[in-house]
Amino acid sequence: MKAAAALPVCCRQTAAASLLQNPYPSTPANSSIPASAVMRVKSVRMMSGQEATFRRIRHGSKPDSLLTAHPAADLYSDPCEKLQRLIEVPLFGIGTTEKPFRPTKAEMLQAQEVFTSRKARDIRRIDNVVDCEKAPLYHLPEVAFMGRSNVGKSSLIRAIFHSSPYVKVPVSKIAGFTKTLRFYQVKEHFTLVDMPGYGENQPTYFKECVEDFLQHRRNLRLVYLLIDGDKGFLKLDLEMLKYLEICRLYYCIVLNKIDLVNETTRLKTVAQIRQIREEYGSPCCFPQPFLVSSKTGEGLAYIQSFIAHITSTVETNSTDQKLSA
Ligand SMILES: Nc1nc2c(ncn2[C@@H]2O[C@H](COP(=O)(O)OP(=O)(O)OP(=O)(O)O)[C@@H](O)[C@H]2O)c(=O)[nH]1
Ligand SMILES: [Mg+2]
Repeated sequence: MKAAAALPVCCRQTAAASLLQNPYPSTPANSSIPASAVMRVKSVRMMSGQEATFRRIRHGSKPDSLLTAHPAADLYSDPCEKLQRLIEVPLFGIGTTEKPFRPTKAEMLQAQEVFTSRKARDIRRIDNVVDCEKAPLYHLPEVAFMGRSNVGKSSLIRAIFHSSPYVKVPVSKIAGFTKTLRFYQVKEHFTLVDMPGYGENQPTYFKECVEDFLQHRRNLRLVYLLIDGDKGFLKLDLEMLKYLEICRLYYCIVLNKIDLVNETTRLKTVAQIRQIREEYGSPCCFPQPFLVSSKTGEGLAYIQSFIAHITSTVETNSTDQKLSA
């Protein structure tokens, strides 16, 4: 099923400096989005007293208390759907067969339970490897987090486990911090894999390590491809997307760090994602992008819910989207 493929040339470079010298130009935003719609986003945002309240709480919040940082109603709403209300052009759901993932609040709470544990051994890091052959051989389904260095992969995993105090996920503001494949087992349900980032300070063995993992990991159910909300979809992200397509792996695009950008920027990047998906995507790419902030918890319940759904841990009836490996 999975074709042999080689990682994009830029990911094979061992000198991080050469990557740093090449600022990747963003793909132009979707020109089909009318300017008037963007203005509407701005005005809604400015008129919204609720948005202003979130901002104040956000600045004073600590990462570990993230789920109390937002009013409950906002934690269980989809940040992407909020954008859709402001624009007539569909941001996803191109064609009649594409149905969005819309878990109910009860289903989201059920999914949150899966990631919650007060016991040290329920959810734990089980391994830490460079060589995929030494990775734990598990029958459990796996979900991997991939993206540029510093995009926030480890922070997102840490946020996903925020209700499990024994799980320690190291993060750093220094790009290229995660150097190995780190496996976290969630009860007897599935495994999450934190991957080394590509781009700045990527490890010299990145190509072998990641290629091996993506091509040979039989229980890999889904890859979350993280995009920096602050920077948008860059050339190297596009190369990785094409690589996932060649490998015929199922993947979802996640726009992270949305707390750093306003709704206009979010909308532009989501439109850019839509355009890229139309151009390069196949049924391997889940049509709906996920918007999330590991700092505020916005969109987190959706990510947790989708993992629980895709690994068949929690049945989510309110969607017709099924991906199966
Ligand atoms: N404002 C904001 N900052 C974030 C968010 N997620 C991560 N960060 C910050 O981004 C920096 C990098 O986070 P990491 O989670 O270590 O990034 P990574 O993708 O694992 O990076 P590598 O391990 O180098 O590949 C840290 O300083 C985080 O605090 C977010 O949602 N919002
Ligand atoms: Mg990391």
